[in-house]
Amino acid sequence: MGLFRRKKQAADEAPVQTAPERGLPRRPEPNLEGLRSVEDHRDYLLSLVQELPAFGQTILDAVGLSLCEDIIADLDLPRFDNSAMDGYGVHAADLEGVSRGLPRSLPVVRSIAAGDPAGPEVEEGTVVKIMTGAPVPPGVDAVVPYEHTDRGSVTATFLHAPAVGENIRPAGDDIAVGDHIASIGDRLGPRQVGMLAGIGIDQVLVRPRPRVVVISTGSELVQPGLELHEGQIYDSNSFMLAALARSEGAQVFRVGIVSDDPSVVAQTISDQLVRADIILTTGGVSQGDHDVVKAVVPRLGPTDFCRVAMQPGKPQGFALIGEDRTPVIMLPGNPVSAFVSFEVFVRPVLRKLMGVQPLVRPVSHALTRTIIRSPLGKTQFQRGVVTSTRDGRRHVAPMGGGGSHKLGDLAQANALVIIPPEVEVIEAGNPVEIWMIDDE
Ligand SMILES: Nc1nc2c(c(=O)[nH]1)N[C@H]1C(S)=C(S)[C@@H](COP(=O)(O)OP(=O)(O)OC[C@H]3O[C@@H](n4cnc5c(N)ncnc54)[C@H](O)[C@@H]3O)O[C@H]1N2
Ligand code: MOO
Repeated sequence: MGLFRRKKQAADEAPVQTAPERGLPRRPEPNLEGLRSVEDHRDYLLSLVQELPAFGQTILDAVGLSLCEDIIADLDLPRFDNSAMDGYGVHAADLEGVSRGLPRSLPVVRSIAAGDPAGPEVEEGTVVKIMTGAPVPPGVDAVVPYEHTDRGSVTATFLHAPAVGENIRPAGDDIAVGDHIASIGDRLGPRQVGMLAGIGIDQVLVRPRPRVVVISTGSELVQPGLELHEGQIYDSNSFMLAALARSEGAQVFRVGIVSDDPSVVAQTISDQLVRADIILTTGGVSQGDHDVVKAVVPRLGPTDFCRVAMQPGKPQGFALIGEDRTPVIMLPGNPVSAFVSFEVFVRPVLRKLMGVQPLVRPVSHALTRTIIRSPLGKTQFQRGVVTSTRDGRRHVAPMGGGGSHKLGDLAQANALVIIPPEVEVIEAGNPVEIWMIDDE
């Protein structure tokens, strides 16, 4: 069904949005086996997408987004000298030598609550009641908490001699006017949002959440919750990819399942252009008789299908379609292949759109518990479970073998073990490169 009620078109008609004239830039050279390296393919995709234009956003909606402006404080925090305790504002000199054994009483001239103005100077030999957060009036140079007094209202008896400055939070002590408090490229989190609100900033310039459309192709697929018939399976990819994109900060539109009918695939993809900064598809990119994505997308715009020297995730596709040259990343249908492809290619692309660094997950290390064998000439991304021992060393137990259909294993793994293309065997106990993947 056409999402925006556009007329349906037959497979052999021109698509709704026709392919623009411009093609794709020169593709990276494959190796002798016809495979493109992981790095070449990732760099190529990254070169074909641009950061989304910055826009003003309220601070709460900017959580997870990347700042496009430097923020210089134009307000002190604390804004004024204020009390850190509920108690009495005093002249420290008036209480010199005071202790529990040598108390002293002083007249209380007024009370200042948080939100009150500080009021006139407090004369020597007198005190004010003052609450936490209330402004410290002129003359007061220390605050004695109630616990060290008799809590009197007309006169108060003091059992403690404060030092000058005790329990006073000075203006600008935390953030001072002119301080550079956030920088272009910073990803805002709850703490930064709290700080911005604290100095009165309600809107910031950020890169928006990319609008990510997720489509699963395959006539065998059924929406979870519905009845399965013979030969059918549930669509897991669109849910997993939607969840992954959302966890990276994207605004996700999960279209779900599209059958292997070329006209429906073409129509659905075209219909989604109106709300997509990027489209993700899974399935239909290998050699099958019904690999519809491979057949249809080149009609919508310049397309690059290639085989990447990796396992899983070998067949990959990319296109720029429609008037806006919207990027389409076409991932293989096997669920683990789709997951690994997201981590290797899609996450960095989303981070580029969002202006977030680093584009690629940082690599860390763990000692493999078992021997690892890997096909020469391909980067292998193997699922693994990482655990830490008491001495702080991390160990990884590889799992799942080569099965790129094994969703159960994938769900249990908390890491991907990365085995470079030139490595065939890693003996147990040796360090391996890993990506921790349990931070989604
Ligand atoms: N003759 C060859 N066959 C295959 C090759 C090859 O080089 N030559 N490559 C294999 C590799 S590697 C992969 S990966 C897959 C990729 O195939 P497609 O991208 O065309 O995906 P499909 O054929 O549509 O599906 C593959 C597999 O995944 C299941 N699937 C698909 N979509 C979903 C979904 N949304 N949720 C859950 N499972 C899904 C589908 O039923 C198939 O079992 O091709 C190999 N074949
Ligand atoms: O590349 Mo496929 O992704 O190996 O299963």
